[in-house]
Amino acid sequence: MTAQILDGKATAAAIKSDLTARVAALKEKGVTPGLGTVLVGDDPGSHKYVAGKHRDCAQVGIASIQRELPATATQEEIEAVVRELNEDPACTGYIVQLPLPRGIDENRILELMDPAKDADGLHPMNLGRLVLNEPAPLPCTPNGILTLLRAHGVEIKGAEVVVVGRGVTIGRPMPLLLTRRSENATVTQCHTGTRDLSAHLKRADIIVAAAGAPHLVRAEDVKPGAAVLDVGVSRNAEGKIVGDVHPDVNEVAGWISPNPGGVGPMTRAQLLVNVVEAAERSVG
Ligand SMILES: Nc1nc2c(c(=O)[nH]1)N[C@@H](CN(C=O)c1ccc(C(=O)N[C@@H](CCC(=O)O)C(=O)O)cc1)CN2
Repeated sequence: MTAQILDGKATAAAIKSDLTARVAALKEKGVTPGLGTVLVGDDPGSHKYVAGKHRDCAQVGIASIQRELPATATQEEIEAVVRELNEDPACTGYIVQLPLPRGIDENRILELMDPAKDADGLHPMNLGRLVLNEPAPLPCTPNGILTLLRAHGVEIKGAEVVVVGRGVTIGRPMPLLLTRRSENATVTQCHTGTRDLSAHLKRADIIVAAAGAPHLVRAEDVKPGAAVLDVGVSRNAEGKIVGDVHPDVNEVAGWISPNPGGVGPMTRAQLLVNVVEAAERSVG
């Protein structure tokens, strides 16, 4: 068996095409959505991701507001930029690119953001709303994964899902989305402290591998026909992406997300969705 591809590039392109029309309609009402980004330091990956976000904005007609600080920026300097974007009427929503350099209190920065402008859905108030089942901007990668599965007709309802990872952008929020009544999946969350990861993986209909551990998920761990989402981004000596999923999984899985070309483009598309929805809310 060779797995079918969960094509993030094509699915993201369809979302962006829909958003282009919605942005045009907003502009006719005098509203131009604007995405702000706060990028601190020299991490090449972060620079690439933020550049991609602004390229996407240009494609759909969203205005870009870019703030860059050096790796030596202090907590106070970053907080000043966050306060500025909170007040900027041209900025519909913004993100602080993570991770921030060592020594910066990331949670304090996230808490300082205006929750109404939180385009990542990572403000504690918005994560709390997700826990309470209240409307909120949804974290981009987990929501992108759900959209990707739905777009390819993968059954989520009743599925046994194993999420590997417990980071704030994916691992923590992913089970919250999957266990909403609208999804009704059953979720097991695994992490570096899980005793027998293989035993959990073998039972999964859907695997979300977001541990950042190269080739952690092996073919022998995967139930034939399962859907496998590779979210891990490690780099080899040549700088090429090495995912959390071993290439041999292609021969066992029913569905697989390529990496690159799977979850990454969906993360970016969902960010645009959050910005456009915030702008639409502002006009009622
Ligand atoms: N504030 C945030 N920080 C981070 C998030 C996030 O959602 N919000 N997620 C990740 C990084 N990320 C978005 O910021 C991101 C990662 C990957 C991609 C992407 O399009 N990847 C491409 C490959 C690009 C390459 O070659 O390196 C793909 O998968 O096809 C977009 C966004 C951590 N930080």
